[in-house]
Amino acid sequence: MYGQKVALADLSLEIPSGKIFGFLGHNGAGKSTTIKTLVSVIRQTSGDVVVDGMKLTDNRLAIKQKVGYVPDSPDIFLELTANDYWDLITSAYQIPSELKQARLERLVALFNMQDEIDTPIADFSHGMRQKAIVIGALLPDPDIWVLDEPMTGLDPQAAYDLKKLMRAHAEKGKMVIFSTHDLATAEELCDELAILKKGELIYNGSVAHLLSTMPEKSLETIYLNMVGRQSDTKIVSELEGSDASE
Ligand SMILES: Nc1ncnc2c1ncn2[C@@H]1O[C@H](COP(=O)(O)OP(=O)(O)OP(=O)(O)O)[C@@H](O)[C@H]1O
Repeated sequence: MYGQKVALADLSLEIPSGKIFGFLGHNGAGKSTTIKTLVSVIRQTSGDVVVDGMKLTDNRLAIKQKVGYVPDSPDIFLELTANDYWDLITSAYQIPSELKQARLERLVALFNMQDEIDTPIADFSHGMRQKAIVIGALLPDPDIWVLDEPMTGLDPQAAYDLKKLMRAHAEKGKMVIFSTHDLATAEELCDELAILKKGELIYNGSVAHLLSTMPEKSLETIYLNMVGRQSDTKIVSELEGSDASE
């Protein structure tokens, strides 16, 4: 609930380890609200989240230590340099300094941020801010990755590398949860999906199963059939008509 507004209703989900789990849904469907609840950024008004048998309401700190979170907006800690931001995470997660240095060197090289370490985040482009946040989220080497639209703004190389990292993490038996509006990425990357519509779960299952419901169709077509406007063609042709008459 946000004040009187119900953002999610009757949401019940089991998210497996060792798989890439994707959240899909139109703007305002409740993806970020679900994710923020999972990572304890906001508190649900009813129900609970259970991680490794631990209830989030009773074990907030212990669970947070397991989670690396990329929020939906990278416009955070703008006054800090990238390095100050990573230092902040290092102390919050109590990462030993040698380990931090080794991990940071690898991540900074991977995301091509070597020349930007001492630049204030405020001076970064959107994609560079996103890279700084992704590096920060992965720095503690968390078991559970929760990434809210992580590819937004990343250049093709960084997006490709992040997808590879996500797959490798899942293959280690770890948990990877992310949201996206990019249905081609979801089709390529996700093993399991949750599709939300106006705060309700309308699909939870494997991508393979969903694709098998309409053989020969892409995830985009199937998704739009489930979630999209039914009168699309009419609206588009009306708009085309008005453009043509101008
Ligand atoms: N801080 C807030 N205060 C009030 N209502 C909010 C707040 N954040 C989200 N909402 C509402 O909760 C609902 C779900 O929003 P949420 O951000 O979870 O959607 P989303 O699926 O992540 O959307 P998007 O794809 O646009 O990021 C929306 O109706 C939104 O208006």
